[in-house]
Amino acid sequence: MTPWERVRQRLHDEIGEEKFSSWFARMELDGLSDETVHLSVPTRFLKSWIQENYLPRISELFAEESGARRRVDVAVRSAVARPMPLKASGRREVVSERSPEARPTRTVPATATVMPASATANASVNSIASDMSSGSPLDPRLTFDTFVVGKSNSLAHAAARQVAEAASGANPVFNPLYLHAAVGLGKTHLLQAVVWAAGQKGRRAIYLTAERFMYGFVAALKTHSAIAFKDALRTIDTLVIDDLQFLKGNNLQQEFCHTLNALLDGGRQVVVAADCVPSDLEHLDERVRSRLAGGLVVELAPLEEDLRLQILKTRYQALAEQHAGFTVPAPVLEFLARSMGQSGRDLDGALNKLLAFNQLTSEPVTLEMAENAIKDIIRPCDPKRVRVDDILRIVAKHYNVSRADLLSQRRTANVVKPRQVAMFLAKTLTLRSLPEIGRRFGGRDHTTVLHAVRKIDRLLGTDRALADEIEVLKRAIQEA
Ligand SMILES: Nc1ncnc2c1ncn2[C@@H]1O[C@H](COP(=O)(O)OP(=O)(O)OP(=O)(O)O)[C@@H](O)[C@H]1O
Repeated sequence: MTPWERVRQRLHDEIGEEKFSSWFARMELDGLSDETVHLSVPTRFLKSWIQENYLPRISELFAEESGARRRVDVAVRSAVARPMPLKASGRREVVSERSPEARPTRTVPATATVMPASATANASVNSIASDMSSGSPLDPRLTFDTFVVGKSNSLAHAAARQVAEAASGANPVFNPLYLHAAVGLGKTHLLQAVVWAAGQKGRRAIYLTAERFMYGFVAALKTHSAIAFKDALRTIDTLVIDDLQFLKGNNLQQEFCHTLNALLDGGRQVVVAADCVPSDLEHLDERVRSRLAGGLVVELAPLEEDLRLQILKTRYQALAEQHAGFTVPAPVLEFLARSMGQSGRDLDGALNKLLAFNQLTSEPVTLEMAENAIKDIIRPCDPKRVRVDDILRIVAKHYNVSRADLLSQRRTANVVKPRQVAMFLAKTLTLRSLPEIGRRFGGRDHTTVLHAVRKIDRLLGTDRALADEIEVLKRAIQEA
């Protein structure tokens, strides 16, 4: 394990899985110098939360694991400059949030709200919207033009395009449009593309991360402008919400529910992205989940090798335009497409590494150099995201019981064993916590899940037949 992996592991052990997966699962190590550890997270909200609550601890853990004390710098990934063509209009000069030495000046839109000229006169919407949007900047590079389409994302892309290109005032066809995928597969890219394109069609579109929605609402409550806030949200044409899995808290949930209902009932377009299907958003009210599931739900699957290669080629072209002399031969791009994980972020990381090596050492990019440069970031393909629903379905079928049996309170042996096996698989194949699994298994207590997991774990050591059964089930679930 690298020092970074050990730091993550220790953090995980200290704060538990639920907190870790909410706050740290998407924190990445971007670089390490003698003085500084550069970390990045996808949103400002995560950044400020981690800075306020965990910076000293992360720094301590790093010192213990690497033997050297360093400053910890947390950056927001969406603000990281990447080599993509700038297409959008209405920009102003700003600076990315990276450390000063790495700060390229670039152009991004002033706010996350894209509005037609006529709408900019609407002062109340504007002020609330600019308040709201200050935490969710749009990246001008995330447009349909820069989104590469392949097998794994063609349906999501087509649906997003159709939604974005509908004429102002037209009745939405897919409403809400709900996109879900594991990390780095292009959800944010598609959502922001929708906002850009909808704005170009003359629609008032706003992009908010769930955290920004929560922050905006809490801030509005504090300044007694909650009604204006709600009104402003409800007067937009297209509401785009990213990372819905982070929406937590009863009041906020209710507010989101009202906003969603008001927009959908008013024929406004809503587009949402999350890391799971609506039914897995367990902290959300059942009515919200069913409303979200009632439009079009589309998954973005892991990027296939061909698609990875196409993305690498586009990224490389843009990099080569900015850095004269940076040449990556085709076999190296093919090697990267084969060896990197299935997320778009890994591809960016690999090319940036080649560029850094090339610029710092003047060594030309060859296969050998590339192998050496990216050896620490090569990962076997990201494990497939497993769903509790698939586990229930496959285990029930295997043991010839019904899904309802597994969720029921029945205690007959022919149901207890499959239920315990299913709980064990849910714990070992997903990132769900014990209480979450308990809720998915008919509202059971987490201690019941723990008992089942321990029992099956113990039996695996002695019961060969059970071990084989579990292997077969695991394979079937992974392939589901
Ligand atoms: N099909 C694609 N074409 C071009 N770039 C892509 C594509 N898919 C992903 N990417 C790039 O990969 C990176 C990660 O994508 P994005 O941020 O949209 O992922 P995400 O699904 O929102 O992940 P997360 O859940 O972590 O927020 C971005 O730089 C994005 O531009």
